[in-house]
Amino acid sequence: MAILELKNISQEFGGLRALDSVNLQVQEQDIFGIIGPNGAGKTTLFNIITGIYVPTEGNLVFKGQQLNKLPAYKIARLGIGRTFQNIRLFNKLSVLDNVRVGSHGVTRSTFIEGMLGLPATRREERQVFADARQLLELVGLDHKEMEYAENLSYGEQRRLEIARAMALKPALLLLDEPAAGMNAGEKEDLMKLIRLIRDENKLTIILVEHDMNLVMNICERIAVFDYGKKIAEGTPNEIKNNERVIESYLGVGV
Ligand SMILES: Nc1ncnc2c1ncn2[C@@H]1O[C@H](COP(=O)(O)OP(=O)(O)OP(=O)(O)O)[C@@H](O)[C@H]1O
Repeated sequence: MAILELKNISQEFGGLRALDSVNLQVQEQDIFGIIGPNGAGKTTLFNIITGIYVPTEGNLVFKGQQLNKLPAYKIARLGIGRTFQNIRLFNKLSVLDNVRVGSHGVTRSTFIEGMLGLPATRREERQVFADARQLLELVGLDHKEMEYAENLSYGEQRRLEIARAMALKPALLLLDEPAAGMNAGEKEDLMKLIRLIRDENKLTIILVEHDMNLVMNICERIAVFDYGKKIAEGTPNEIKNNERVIESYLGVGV
């Protein structure tokens, strides 16, 4: 079943058509890759899915519900989490607190209830700590929970961003260039982590990535964008052998 459907989505910035009549269906529990040259519209697509932009045209359906015009925080609460191309952590907060902050879209207690220390609120807080620690274990950062985020290596910061996005308990997780700046070893670990997250949490992952080895290895399906248009979609093998994709993006010898 499709968890996410984009129907004829277009996005214009002034005279520039950053996305042009895009149709896309992402099936539940797939790892779905989005690739294409710089400026193809990949991040714009993520910004539309997460409600940062309202598309100029078209409809967006998540789990059967139309998302258009919902503000970003409501879309997040419906179960769409994301990481960003440029890491956006709270540098002066601990690793653990960065994840706890991420869960605040799904907790029920208000600030005042928190101040009063009501039993239900204390129970919820304990749960938030336990969940955050579990996520840190999942991404292999449990031994660093009291470190400042700024003291982590680049690869660790990227993994912390994933843990924070997971704190919202998303059904759909969007990863914007998760391997950017990572060395070969870190990329190997990341591939394992992405598969593990999908398998353990039964969620759907869409990732934008320039690293073709990673994309071809972990994605079940891939869509290719160029100048705002989806120019191809298929399995990694179909994409590797697609003439148009080779010509406009992959080049020879992939
Ligand atoms: N807020 C904006 N205002 C004006 N133009 C924008 C805006 N956001 C994106 N664009 C333009 O839309 C086009 C698509 O940009 P986008 O960032 O989505 O590409 P991308 O495929 O993610 O590229 P990259 O791989 O470099 O991250 C580009 O020409 C970009 O300059």
